[in-house]
Amino acid sequence: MTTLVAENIVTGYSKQEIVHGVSLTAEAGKITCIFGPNGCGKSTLLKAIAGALPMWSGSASLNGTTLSNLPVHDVVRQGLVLMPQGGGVFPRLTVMENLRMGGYTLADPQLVESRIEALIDQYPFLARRRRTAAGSLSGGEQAMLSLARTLVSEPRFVLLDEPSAGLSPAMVIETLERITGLTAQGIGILMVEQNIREAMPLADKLYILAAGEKRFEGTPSDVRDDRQIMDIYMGGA
Ligand SMILES: Nc1ncnc2c1ncn2[C@@H]1O[C@H](COP(=O)(O)OP(=O)(O)OP(=O)(O)O)[C@@H](O)[C@H]1O
Repeated sequence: MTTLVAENIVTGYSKQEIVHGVSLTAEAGKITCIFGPNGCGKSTLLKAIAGALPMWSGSASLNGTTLSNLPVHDVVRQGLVLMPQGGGVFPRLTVMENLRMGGYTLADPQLVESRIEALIDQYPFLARRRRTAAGSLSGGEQAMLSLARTLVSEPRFVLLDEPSAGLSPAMVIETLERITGLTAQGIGILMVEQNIREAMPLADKLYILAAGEKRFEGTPSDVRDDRQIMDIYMGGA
């Protein structure tokens, strides 16, 4: 079973330390959520694990293989992909061009095309929009495009940074259902979410971060049993 392990991660920007030694474990086929107040370092932690930001100290590994300070493309080759906040679609590129970007670590262009076609079968609206500029898709469609693009490299683990942010209530539900569907394929999900009410019921395990430190680790029922944590961090969800 694929396990993502992060140990004592310290990182930040310039000389400003933001994440002060956070450890976590996430399993394949499960949803692990990170909650916490705005600006507490959730995105920064995901970026360090995914290789998008240097780790100052600490380590991350996937199934025992180190990811620490590998460049992003090597982390992707190891099977871990980050979907950044806002999805990170390239608005001037077409839907197909965006999807091909998801296969940039693969040497075989035909393999990329066949994987994209398989994904388009699962996200049928993309078939009608192949040559549409991604920037002209609706917010919900862009979210689906980002998710599909994330899957082109067939990751074993996906890091999602607020995948439901800015979406309509119906799209929040569809996005979270799709994410749950990925776990049925054995993909591990590590997800930062502000939408606690919708995300908590899906989580197998959750972490609460505050001011760059881990404040809580447990199952959703553990957190519901902790009145103090519920009141301070969960908005009574
Ligand atoms: N590129 C950057 N350069 C400098 N500081 C940054 C940068 N990105 C984020 N920060 C700062 O790091 C801190 C943590 O930001 P981060 O985005 O990790 O928080 P977050 O918990 O994900 O917040 P939110 O829930 O609002 O997205 C904030 O004070 C933020 O201003």
